[in-house]
Amino acid sequence: MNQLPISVIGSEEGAFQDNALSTAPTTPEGSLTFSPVLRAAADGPLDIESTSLAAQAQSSRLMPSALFNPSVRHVQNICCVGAGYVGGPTAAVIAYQNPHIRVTIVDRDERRIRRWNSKHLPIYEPGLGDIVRIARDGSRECSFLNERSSLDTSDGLSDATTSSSECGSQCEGHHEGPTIIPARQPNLFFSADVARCIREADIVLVAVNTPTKSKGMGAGSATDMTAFEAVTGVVAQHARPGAIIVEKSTVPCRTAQLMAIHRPGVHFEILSNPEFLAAGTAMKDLMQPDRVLIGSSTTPSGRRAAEALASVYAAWVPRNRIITTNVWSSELSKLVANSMLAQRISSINSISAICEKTGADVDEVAASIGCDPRIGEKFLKAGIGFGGSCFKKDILSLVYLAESLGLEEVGEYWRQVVKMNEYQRDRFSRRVIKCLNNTLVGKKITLLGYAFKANTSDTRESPALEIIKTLLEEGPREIAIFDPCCNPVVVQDEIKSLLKGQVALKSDGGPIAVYGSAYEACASANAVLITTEFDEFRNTPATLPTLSKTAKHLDPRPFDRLEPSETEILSLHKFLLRSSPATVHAGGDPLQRYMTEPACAEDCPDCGLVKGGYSTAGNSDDYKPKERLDWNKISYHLAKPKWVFDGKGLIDPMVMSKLGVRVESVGRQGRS
Ligand SMILES: NC(=O)C1=CN([C@@H]2O[C@H](COP(=O)(O)OP(=O)(O)OC[C@H]3O[C@@H](n4cnc5c(N)ncnc54)[C@H](O)[C@@H]3O)[C@@H](O)[C@H]2O)C=CC1
Ligand SMILES: O=C(O)[C@H]1O[C@H](OP(=O)(O)OP(=O)(O)OC[C@H]2O[C@@H](n3ccc(=O)[nH]c3=O)[C@H](O)[C@@H]2O)[C@H](O)[C@@H](O)[C@@H]1O
Repeated sequence: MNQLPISVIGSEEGAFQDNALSTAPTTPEGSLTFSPVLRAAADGPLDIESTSLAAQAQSSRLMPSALFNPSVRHVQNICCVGAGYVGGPTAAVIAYQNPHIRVTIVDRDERRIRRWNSKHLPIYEPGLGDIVRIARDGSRECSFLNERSSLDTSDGLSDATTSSSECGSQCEGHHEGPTIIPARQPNLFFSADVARCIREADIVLVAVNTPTKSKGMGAGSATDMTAFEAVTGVVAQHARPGAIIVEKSTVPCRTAQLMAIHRPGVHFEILSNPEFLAAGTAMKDLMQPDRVLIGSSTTPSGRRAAEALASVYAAWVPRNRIITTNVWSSELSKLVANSMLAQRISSINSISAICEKTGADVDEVAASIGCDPRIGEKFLKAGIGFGGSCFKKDILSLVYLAESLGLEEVGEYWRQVVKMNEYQRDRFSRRVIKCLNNTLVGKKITLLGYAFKANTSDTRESPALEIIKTLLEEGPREIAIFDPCCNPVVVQDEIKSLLKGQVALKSDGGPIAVYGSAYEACASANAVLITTEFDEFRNTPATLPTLSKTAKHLDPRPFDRLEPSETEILSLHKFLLRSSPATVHAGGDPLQRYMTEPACAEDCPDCGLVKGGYSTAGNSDDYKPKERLDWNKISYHLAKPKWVFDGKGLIDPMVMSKLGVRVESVGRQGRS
């Protein structure tokens, strides 16, 4: 493997220092920069690196476009510290799209690493398993006909056989006949040996948790930088001179400056590269990001570091979506993005309270205002308030920043977004209790949904848990929980640790029971609460897959190139999965590309769970959206009077009233 050019130790110009010209542009050609300083620099001469890139690229399967750009700096080894919801998927996609780069994800949590190295990935994200299998395990050589499948011309949904194409003018110039995808070597690794992997890396991504401080100065709003600082300590000790350090974690503005990595005589460039993925859509967000934001210092060395990181993303992200700014703008942009999104939710939730008192319908209001392109339709769904590990903590971090800058009014303005969120959630719990005659004693309450949002098993800061705490105080006979995506065993363990000190679980003599079936959870309930927006919980029929040929359903073939990109291969993989009966492609491998997954040890605890009938989050065989609930069946078995409290706007109350069920919905007038 080629070695990186050796940096000049002790120089202020450490990052990827070699024969680089000091005027190298930060901003990759064609990308956006919002920094006047960087914009001015973008006109400077290019920085040419003479490495055996071409030879290396020849031996790898893909030749990312970035490799053809002689100005791009050469990255061979990336280490991502933190194998969580951000570090795992992000680094996996980087590895998938850059087969010539060795990517190692490290974590101090050995259990997490064991699961990443197994078929039981530690987190559930739709599509993550497909990416990990190729990058971590390597792939076999396979081939396909570079022609559109015959039935794609009818509905694109029922068969994947190929025939002479009818692609007509669209396909002019494409390569016909079989396309061979060569075998691929593994380039994604997981390890608990943090120091060693940092030592080997050209780029170190830091993606550790940055929660809110729970004690000491700034408790309740400032960011707890303990984990981040611990990693910077290891980096200072072990990283090779010239390595680029990247803040992937969400951190307070000016962290890069305050956390400057100290090793006497050695300079490390620190970049900010915040992540904007959302749980449940992480793979799509990573594969087709709206933007990749890179903040760097405005020194020549800072700009070269930004260029090196941009070259990694440029393997699959169009250059005009890679945005460069100064470090502080980048750090602050992440906090502001989350705060503004959360602010929209709090705004519409505040309006939902008015709707409940007036007879206006919040969904109608949201749809009406959302038609105005200046407002837009997204993030206007009223509910029980936002959850998740980041919105609250990032707003509070912004509040702390404002307050510590003496901007009390600014801090108070943003704090109100969090207050409104809590008000909304508590209002919902109070409404339930009030409708049930102000007492839950002897009653069974069922919660449908425990994750903080749909299509994820992530339960951090889930509004459901706070609602459970409030309900518990009313002494109910039972609080039943069902979530289609969360493992019941994991939920029970989590509740036990979150409610420590209380006798909470049924198994310990408490009222909380976690079910693997919605019907069992709802049987004889006095009220059903919908607390996560899973489509399964809707009481209207699922819309049939559209037969119109949206781009999503079209066969992506024929490809223009002899060697299609990984993104193109993935789109073909998905098309074949969608269009073929499951039996034909057992194992979810229509291209027959996968290697056998790593075998588990005899005593693998996750295999034990699977044998016990529970899914372990992670691979593509796990959670799949299930059929809609049969509300006829549920309502039949509810205790009278039959109540449903819709915290997520999923239920049509008219349909329910025919079943004799009273519905109270957020943002609609009810009986309370
Ligand atoms: N979860 C999400 O959807 C998003 C999170 N973020 C940000 O990304 C960062 C990471 O978030 P998550 O991935 O959700 O956190 P996480 O808690 O899932 O993962 C963090 C990982 O870092 C590891 N870690 C902590 N200290 C370590 C150390 N000293 N050495 C090695 N490993 C260490 C932990 O064991 C854990 O596995 C946070 O700053 C968060 O605000 C940003 C965008 C989206
Ligand atoms: O920094 C982060 O962690 C991430 O936070 C959010 O992503 P996430 O929290 O995973 O999910 P969202 O889709 O934003 O939903 C957050 C919460 O808001 C709620 N929500 C969302 C949208 C809406 O209209 N109404 C509403 O109540 C959801 O139910 C959920 O509880 C942002 O959307 C991401 O861009 C960001 O990277």
